[in-house]
Amino acid sequence: MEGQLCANLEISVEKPPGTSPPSFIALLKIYRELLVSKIRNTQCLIDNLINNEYFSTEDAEIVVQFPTQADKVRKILDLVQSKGEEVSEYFIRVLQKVTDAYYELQPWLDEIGYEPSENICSRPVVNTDPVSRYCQKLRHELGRDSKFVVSYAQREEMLLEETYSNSIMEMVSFTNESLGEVCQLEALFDDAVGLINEDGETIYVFGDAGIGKSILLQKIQSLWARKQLDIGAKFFFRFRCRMFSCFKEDEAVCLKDLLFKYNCYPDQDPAEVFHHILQFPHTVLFTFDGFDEIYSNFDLSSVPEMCSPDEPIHPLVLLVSLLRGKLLKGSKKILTARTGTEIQRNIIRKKVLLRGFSSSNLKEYTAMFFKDEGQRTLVLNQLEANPNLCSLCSVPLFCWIIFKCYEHFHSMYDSHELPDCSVTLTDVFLLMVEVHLNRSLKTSLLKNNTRSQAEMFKARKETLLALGKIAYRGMGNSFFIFEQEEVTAANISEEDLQLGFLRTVKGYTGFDSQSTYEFLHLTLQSFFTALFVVIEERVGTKELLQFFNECSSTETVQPTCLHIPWLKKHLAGEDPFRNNEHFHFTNLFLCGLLSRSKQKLFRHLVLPAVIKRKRKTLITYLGESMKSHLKGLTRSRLLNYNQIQVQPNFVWMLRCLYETQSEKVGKLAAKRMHANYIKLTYCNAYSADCSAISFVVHHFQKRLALDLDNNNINDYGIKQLLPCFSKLAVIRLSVNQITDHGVRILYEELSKYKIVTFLGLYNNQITDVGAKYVAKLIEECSSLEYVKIGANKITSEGGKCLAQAIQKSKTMFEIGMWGNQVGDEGAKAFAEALRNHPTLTNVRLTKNELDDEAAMSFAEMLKVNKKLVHLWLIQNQITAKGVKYLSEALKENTAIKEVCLNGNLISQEEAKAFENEERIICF
Ligand SMILES: Nc1ncnc2c1ncn2[C@@H]1O[C@H](COP(=O)(O)OP(=O)(O)OP(=O)(O)O)[C@@H](O)[C@H]1O
Repeated sequence: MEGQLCANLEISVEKPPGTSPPSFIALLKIYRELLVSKIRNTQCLIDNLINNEYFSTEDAEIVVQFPTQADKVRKILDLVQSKGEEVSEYFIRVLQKVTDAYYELQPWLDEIGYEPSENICSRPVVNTDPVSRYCQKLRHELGRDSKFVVSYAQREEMLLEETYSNSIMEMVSFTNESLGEVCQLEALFDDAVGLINEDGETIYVFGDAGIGKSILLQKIQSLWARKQLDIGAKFFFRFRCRMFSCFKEDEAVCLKDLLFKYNCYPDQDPAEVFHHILQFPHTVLFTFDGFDEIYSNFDLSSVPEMCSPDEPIHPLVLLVSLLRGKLLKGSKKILTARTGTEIQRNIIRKKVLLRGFSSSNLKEYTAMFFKDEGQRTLVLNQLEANPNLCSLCSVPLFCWIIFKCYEHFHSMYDSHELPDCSVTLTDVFLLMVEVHLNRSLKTSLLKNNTRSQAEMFKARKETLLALGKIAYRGMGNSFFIFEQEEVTAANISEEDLQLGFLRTVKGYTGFDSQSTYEFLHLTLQSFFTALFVVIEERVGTKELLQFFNECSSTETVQPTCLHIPWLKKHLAGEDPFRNNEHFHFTNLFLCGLLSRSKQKLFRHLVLPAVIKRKRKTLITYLGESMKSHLKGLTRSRLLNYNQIQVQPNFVWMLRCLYETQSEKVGKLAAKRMHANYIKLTYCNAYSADCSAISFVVHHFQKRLALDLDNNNINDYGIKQLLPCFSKLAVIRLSVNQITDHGVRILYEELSKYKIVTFLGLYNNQITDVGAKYVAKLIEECSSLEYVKIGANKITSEGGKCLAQAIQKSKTMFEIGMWGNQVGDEGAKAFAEALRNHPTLTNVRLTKNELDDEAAMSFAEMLKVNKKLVHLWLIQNQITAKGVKYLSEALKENTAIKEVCLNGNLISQEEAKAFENEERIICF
């Protein structure tokens, strides 16, 4: 267009200053063909011309008779020009005001420098463009739909704005290494951060059950609807992946219908709106929630990779084509799934990991939830006293349930305390069910001071069974949506529905012809499934253990749970969409519900003999499967240690064992491990899992090494490890969420027993405050040899404390300080500490803002020191001058093997001067 513009401008319409204003008629003549090619929407022009009585209805009728858009524009131009200057100017004014419809002409308007006259400014312009109207409608509907977070029952909804709290969100690499925290949601779409594959188009958000993936999408939707998310998206289409399971194998839908029928339908000219979307895909944002929830028999390998935007085809094919960028290439897409869901790399652009609430997020959420200050303080105090509960609360869903239960009981009884002992997830869900049942009681019954969970469950046994039955049936087939007939067939009454365990869902059948239902949360369906298996007397051994078998059988075939058939060929007969996390949850609840402590609760629901039989079967099974699971683990023989390296599924095993609350089971697990070094790295363990770890580990008789590197453990998790510290000789907690508070607990505990030799705290959130606790530990604990505290937030102050403590230590062998900011002052202190150190051999001060002064201090130290072997000063600001000091010093030192200086301010040319000193490594 620009070329055309320039050519046209040569026939200048601008008049010299002082002469009469430009002729708009002339402008329309000169740019006639440009206008004809760029104006796609004539209706808006006609509407406005009629509104202002520039056009009569006959004029409009004449225009409409022309078959093509171009001819319509030509006719409008003819009519407008024939009506004179004012109408011609108004025509241009409409093009200027309705930017949405005529955005392609905005550069032209700039070029001609159009400024409306006073008279024309007073003339109203209304945007009747179907695309703009659709965008407005979409914003309105999405804004309305994202306003509330659906809670217990539809009648009690929470405003998203008063609920949503920030949580930990990290961009990660393909191998899940952190690439930095996401502080603003716009960053999700910003290529400057976290981009791992420029050919991929999908932003993949993942995290555990209830961690907040859906609510994050809701937040994004709400911000977009309020124009508070500046990412250039004009259209927003949201889908829940479980919807795709609702289509029959032979169903076919075209892209237009998928977009409009399942989201928001254009009131005018759907074809034009769709055409616009096809033309400008980069203005479209899709969200696909819960990829792990798709279940379908549809065979994707039978369809071609490419599909046309106009042709009806199975919706799963459309989904896949959109994700792969085969349809609407360039559109923005966010896909969520639970951790462990395998998505092939080539569709991923960025990976975002949700880690739940940090301790400060939890405080913010508590403040939001409990508006009353007194109540808030009470809850915070109770939480503080119960780290077990706090660690459960790092998962927002569990936190919400716990708070809701507290709120409910507090309002019903004069006071209510959060549980003060260990709480299992089964306890939390039982409490939730009780609250739902409790809420249905008539108000007159409400105010009393006693409550009996057992009574409540007994009174509603039939309801629980009915809900359990439908949950169980769905779970077996990975169905999470239920048709009205299924609900009726399961004997779920209207009154049962009112309890709010099931909620109605819209939008799965296109035009909402019939009600469909789903459980409030998938974990609740897992819970009801387990409840059914426990209280239905006819359930035999096979059914009882059915979901354990599901988990183990898929694992043997495909350890990563779900794989995507359209991207990787799958084995014949295997369900391609199967993710077994909901089975894991079912098993976990089964262990909890069959635990001895729940005996009382079930006494009135099932015959005690039946429960006993089921418990026995379960415990025997756990014992057996534990044995085979432990046998299959990788074992290594290390100096002083027998190491086992576990897989993420081991955490599920520990969780199940913990839910049983049986000391006998915990003890057996400890015994069967036949190891004293447990490597639980990259297992996606979160803080509450530390309760389960302690549950087993505290049974160990002797000293033990526990490696929890690369998990999601915060300070509350550290508190949960309290029963283990007396045994721990090696404790590795690198790449977790530990702050100074957690380090303080570590100091207090580890200094009591003084057996720790290795402390790994690399890549956490430790500042100088935490560094001081580590320093105290080094001073007080003569057993300590290795400390890894790199990639934290330690400055010269913390650096100095650590160095001084090391100076006093007679055992320290290695200190890792990579990626802190100790600077030259800190470096000086380290040099001083090293001068005559009897044991310290490895020092890593990579990336610590050190310059030549630091190099000089180390050079002086090296002249005296006789023990240091490796000194890493990589990626600092040391110049050739500093290197010279160091190389001179090495003449007097035979102990040291290497001084690594890669990534400093030394050129290849300068490095040649030190070529003879092989121990100086510059490149
Ligand atoms: N950031 C948050 N702020 C406030 N509440 C939250 C937040 N994240 C989650 N919640 C609470 O937890 C509930 C469950 O969250 P959500 O459904 O988003 O989890 P999810 O990760 O999608 O789980 P799943 O994988 O099981 O579907 C929400 O309804 C809300 O009450």
